[in-house]
Amino acid sequence: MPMHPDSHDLHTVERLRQLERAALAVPGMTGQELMRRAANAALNSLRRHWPEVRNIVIHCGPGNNGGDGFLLGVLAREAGLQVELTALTGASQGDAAVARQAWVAGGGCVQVVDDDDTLPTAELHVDALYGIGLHRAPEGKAARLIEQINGSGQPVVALDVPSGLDADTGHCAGAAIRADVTVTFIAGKRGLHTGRAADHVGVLELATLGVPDSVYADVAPDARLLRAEILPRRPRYANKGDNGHVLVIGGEHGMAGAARLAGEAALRGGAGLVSVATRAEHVFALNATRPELMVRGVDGPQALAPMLERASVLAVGPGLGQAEWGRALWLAALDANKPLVLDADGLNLLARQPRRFSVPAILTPHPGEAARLLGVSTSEVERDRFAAVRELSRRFGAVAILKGSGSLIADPDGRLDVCPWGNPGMASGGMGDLLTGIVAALLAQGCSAWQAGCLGVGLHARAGDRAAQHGERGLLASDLLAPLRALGNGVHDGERDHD
Ligand SMILES: NC(=O)C1=CN([C@@H]2O[C@H](COP(=O)(O)OP(=O)(O)OC[C@H]3O[C@@H](n4cnc5c(N)ncnc54)[C@H](O)[C@@H]3O)[C@@H](O)[C@H]2O)[C@@H](O)CC1
Ligand SMILES: [K+]
Repeated sequence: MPMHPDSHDLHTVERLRQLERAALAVPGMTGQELMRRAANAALNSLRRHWPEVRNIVIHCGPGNNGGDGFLLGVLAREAGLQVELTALTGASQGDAAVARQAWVAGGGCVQVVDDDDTLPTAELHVDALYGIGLHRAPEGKAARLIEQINGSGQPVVALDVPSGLDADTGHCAGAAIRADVTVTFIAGKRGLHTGRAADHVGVLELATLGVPDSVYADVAPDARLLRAEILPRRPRYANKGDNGHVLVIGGEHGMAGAARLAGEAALRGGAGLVSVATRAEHVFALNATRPELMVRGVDGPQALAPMLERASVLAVGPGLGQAEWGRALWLAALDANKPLVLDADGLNLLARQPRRFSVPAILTPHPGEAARLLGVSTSEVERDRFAAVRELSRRFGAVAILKGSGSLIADPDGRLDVCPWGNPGMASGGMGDLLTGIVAALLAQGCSAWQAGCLGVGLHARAGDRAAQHGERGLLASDLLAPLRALGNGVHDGERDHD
């Protein structure tokens, strides 16, 4: 059955090339025709976003992305705009050369960029420097031009990909365009949705260029964007025993807050019962401030054993520490062979004592923890977040959630989802503890590890966005608890969440 081009489908560059080849095999479809349609889509977007703009500068690179730029020049001039055009090279090849010729034949000038050029002035810049063919950091005059465009203070429209951003990974090895709008062609690219992408892409629009559905049928996407979902409905006759019992293990001396937040998030995520095993000194405070939590002081594995027995899902790591107390509880928890979520020091201990899980398990590292688990540097993780999260999942036999802008969720079968929500206000203490609690609650309510990971990440990020409507700076993890409950139940408070 033909697969429809779905804006939630995300492809690698390799698969985009396959799609391009298949599109070019469609009768009547040529490289020039696709390029013309790409230019037309970009012009429509530009005029929709900036109807007042009268003069633009288009910056063209050496490949077909530059070709899109030349044809945009032709169409924009026909539409009555004043167009200046710069090119990184004195000549172009293939389809781009034909497009360049069309621009010149219509009387257009090409200003070949020189080392000491100043940026032409315009109301808007179009970035047609590099698309999916970028294979290293822009250098020399290309890097300088990118910095000049970014520094111009004028709006920027990127064609296909903001130049300098790796369409495969979302990594920037050097200078990269910060676009206001990116019009991407044919299909979604996974690198536009994670890592550094959020600071470069701006508003993202997909133009499929009239490529027929049949072309998409043979090329499976590599990843998918999460969709907004609510929690599974529960029967009216449910009792608390039906909704699972989460045990949070954490809260070393001075770290009660982490265990409390994870526990509270598990309650708000719908777990039937939530226990907390922590240091004895925290028991009174936690019981007094959140009486729904069943808090016990444990001094070691023996005291933990009956709690492990009663729990259906374990959330191991919030504020746990890596000293003898934490390590002994961690070991006892893993040996209990119950479905579990590992976070924070639960992951750091796993890095020191790796094992593969035979129970449903979810790991929720940030890039630093992921690096420790994989034995690489944090920058290596960030260079290819997709590869890192897949390797974590494969190596540990668990669903892995790689946190950060555009969180990724992977399972050992190779499935990979990308979270389109969240904001920098969520880069603050306690946010990870919340995610741990939510995901544990979903596991406890009968979700598979994969479902719990995807649903939990989505709810957490959307709750963060809703809470940030009052400002990103100063956002507290506990601000997310009320929106989390509302979103999980499909309750809207008058605002629409983007899907
Ligand atoms: N082929 C097709 O079917 C279509 C292609 N389209 C456009 O074509 C683009 C892909 O074109 P290309 O494959 O030509 O690739 P690009 O135009 O993205 O860039 C490739 C060119 O840049 C050079 N290059 C890459 N990184 C560099 C660096 N860091 N420093 C200096 N030079 C560097 C390469 O050697 C090559 O000459 C897409 O992103 C899209 O914009 C669109 O026209 C739609 C249809
Ligand atoms: K570009």
